[in-house]
Amino acid sequence: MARKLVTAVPRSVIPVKLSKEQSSVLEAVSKGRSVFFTGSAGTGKSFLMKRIIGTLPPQHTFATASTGVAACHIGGTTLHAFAGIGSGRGTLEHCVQLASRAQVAQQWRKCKHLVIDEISMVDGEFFEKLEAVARVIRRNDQPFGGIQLIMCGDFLQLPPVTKGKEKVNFCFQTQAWKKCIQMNIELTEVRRQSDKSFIDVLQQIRLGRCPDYVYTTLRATAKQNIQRDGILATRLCTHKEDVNQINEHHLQKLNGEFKLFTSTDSDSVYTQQINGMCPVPDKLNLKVGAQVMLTKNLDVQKGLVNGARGIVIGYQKDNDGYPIVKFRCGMEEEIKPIRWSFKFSGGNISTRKQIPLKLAWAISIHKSQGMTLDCVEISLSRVFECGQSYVALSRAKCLEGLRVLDFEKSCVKANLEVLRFYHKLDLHKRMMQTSIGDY
Ligand SMILES: Nc1ncnc2c1ncn2[C@@H]1O[C@H](COP(=O)(O)OP(=O)(O)OP(=O)(O)O)[C@@H](O)[C@H]1O
Repeated sequence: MARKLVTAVPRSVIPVKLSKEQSSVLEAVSKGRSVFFTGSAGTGKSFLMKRIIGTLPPQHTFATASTGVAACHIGGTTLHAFAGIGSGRGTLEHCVQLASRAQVAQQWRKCKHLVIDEISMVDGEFFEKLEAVARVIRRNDQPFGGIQLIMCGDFLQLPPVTKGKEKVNFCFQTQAWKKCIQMNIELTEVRRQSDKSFIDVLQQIRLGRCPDYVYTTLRATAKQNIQRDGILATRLCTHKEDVNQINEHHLQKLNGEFKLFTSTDSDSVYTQQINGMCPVPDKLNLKVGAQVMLTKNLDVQKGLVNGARGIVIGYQKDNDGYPIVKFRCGMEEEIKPIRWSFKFSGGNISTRKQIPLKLAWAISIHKSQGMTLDCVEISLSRVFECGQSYVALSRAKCLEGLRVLDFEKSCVKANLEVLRFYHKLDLHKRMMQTSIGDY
């Protein structure tokens, strides 16, 4: 049978129109307001953020995110790398000292627009330090030293990482937040899923609720057979140690030769750091039959998007023997290396060229934040974080692509302080009788 084989290279994508509510955020940003926009999973926050970044002057705009993966998604750097104050756990004097290093201070002074994606995972104390450091280094007494803040995230998803039994400290609880944020906007149209009843189930979980119909709906998915054409469901794991173990185990079990694809990193000094940010490892070991996931949008129209699931069916005979992958959407593609760029502390730029694939028998829920996934299997029995179940479940595009194992009502947890914060936002919006159209 003739193969539908085309070479996957990123093609120019027809720009997708922003929704009315997304456009209002863009407008507020263009007026120079410091904004926080939020919304459920899949309401297009990161999508909008990328658009916003494209409209801001590149020399004065710093795109950051709380995690390496999220930063990579918007073509930016981690907030920690930008700030240059280490973990931020030292005294304010120490943080100022660190930020006074020539290269770091230069960035702080150049910055007029600071973008922060996945703000829910930024620690409140760290945020307060940044606000003070910005004023001191920029010698400007305005909030955040006069920098316009453009932040987004959903506090009902993953919280900041804490050590042991430390209390979670959210950004919205800080004085710095109250001082800096001029506008809170909530996106309400879910874009990832289209099935209204599934969206409703997810909304209940997001708010920490699990009425009987939600319980029954999710329990029923356990029996679903969601594999198709040899492409299995990806297991979302609560603990990252399980991820490598599962992927390694399944790869070993496959018959056939290993084929190693090693990345070309522009500066090997950064290889370890890049591993923490880049969705693909420096060493990618594959076999025919390996379950893989695309980590970059190659062709949105054809469904070759970040998170698309497939299976390695062979290697190209000529050239460098790049892998050929059969995707769930039916396409068979030769996957060629692609380049990622990373900015490090002090503005150093490093690149990685690698095949945009990763093993996909399993991924961690933390790494899945921000992704849209084709077919997922989730075991929630070891959930340890508020919002963790919601993040996992909301990665699925539809109920038919989801299998939830050992689901219990106790897996559903939302943080009370966060619920109060969202309640207040909602109340404020109603009291002011504003709608998104008024912004
Ligand atoms: N205006 C739009 N038109 C068409 N598709 C859109 C639009 N906005 C967002 N999307 C699509 O909706 C999906 C979800 O968007 P995105 O990942 O940005 O949501 P998110 O709010 O950041 O989700 P999460 O909170 O889970 O990270 C993506 O596939 C994105 O391309």
